[in-house]
Amino acid sequence: MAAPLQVVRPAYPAEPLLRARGVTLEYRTGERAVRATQEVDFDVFGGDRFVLLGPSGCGKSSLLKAVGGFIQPAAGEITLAGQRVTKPGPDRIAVFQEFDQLPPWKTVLQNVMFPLLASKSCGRAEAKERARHWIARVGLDRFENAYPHTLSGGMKQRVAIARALAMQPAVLLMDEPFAALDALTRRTMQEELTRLWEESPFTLLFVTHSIEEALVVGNRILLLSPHPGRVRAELNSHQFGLHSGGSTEFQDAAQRIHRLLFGEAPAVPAEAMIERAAL
Ligand SMILES: Nc1ncnc2c1ncn2[C@@H]1O[C@H](COP(=O)(O)OP(=O)(O)OP(=O)(O)O)[C@@H](O)[C@H]1O
Repeated sequence: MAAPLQVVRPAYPAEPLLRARGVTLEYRTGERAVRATQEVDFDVFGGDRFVLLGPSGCGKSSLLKAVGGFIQPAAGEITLAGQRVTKPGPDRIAVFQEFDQLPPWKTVLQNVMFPLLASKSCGRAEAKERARHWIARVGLDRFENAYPHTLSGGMKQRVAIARALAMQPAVLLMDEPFAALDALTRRTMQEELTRLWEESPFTLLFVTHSIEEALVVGNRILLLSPHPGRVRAELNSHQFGLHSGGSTEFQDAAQRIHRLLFGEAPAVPAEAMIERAAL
């Protein structure tokens, strides 16, 4: 019989690295306020590949922006290593979906070096060394001197990943980084990301609206309800990987998540949903 999707209450001994408590996010435009999320709680531990999963408009990107320090919660708080997040910082680096996130006038090497120099994380010689290391890690060593417009979408995303990891952030933030790629390249990039993590684990906060991608990339998944996003459930997905796609367990888990996200389940507090999910 297929193993049921486990519900997470991991026995982590340590304090979470990243903690969101009661995070309500709002956008104000004139008189109107759009509520993006409602009292969202989650904990991300060091080395987690934590996925925010939910339908379009449920506030996933807004949560990522709040963790990045680009927007402030209307209520609740986010802490990183015990410190309240109030502004952006070099300890949180983001990779976005858009291919134009790389300045086109800089070569691959210059692009990867740039944040290291701009943040004064290190001197020029070390920046160059670190950049070359990470460019090689994403398999682009032959393209150090290439300009972004000469690269494919997947290669540009690799540069963006190298640039982010070269900064050695406490948390790598990824907002649908592979969504604009064709299906085959998307799959390859999921593999590359997993390989990079396996070689030297980092902490990842990853936004997607693809259930399959969440199961492949994540070890823990936070399910958010439709707009405004509330926590529906939190699930453990570490048992799935790149090669689980066709398995019965994977298909069952995907269907179960679909039901949790879009089923008739009434909106109930997260803890209650977690208990339900354990059944
Ligand atoms: N700058 C903004 N000004 C006003 N409202 C915004 C702004 N950004 C997002 N919103 C609103 O906040 C809500 C959440 O948006 P957000 O982009 O965070 O959702 P999402 O889950 O990432 O969606 P998608 O998967 O489509 O990217 C939506 O209703 C959206 O219209």
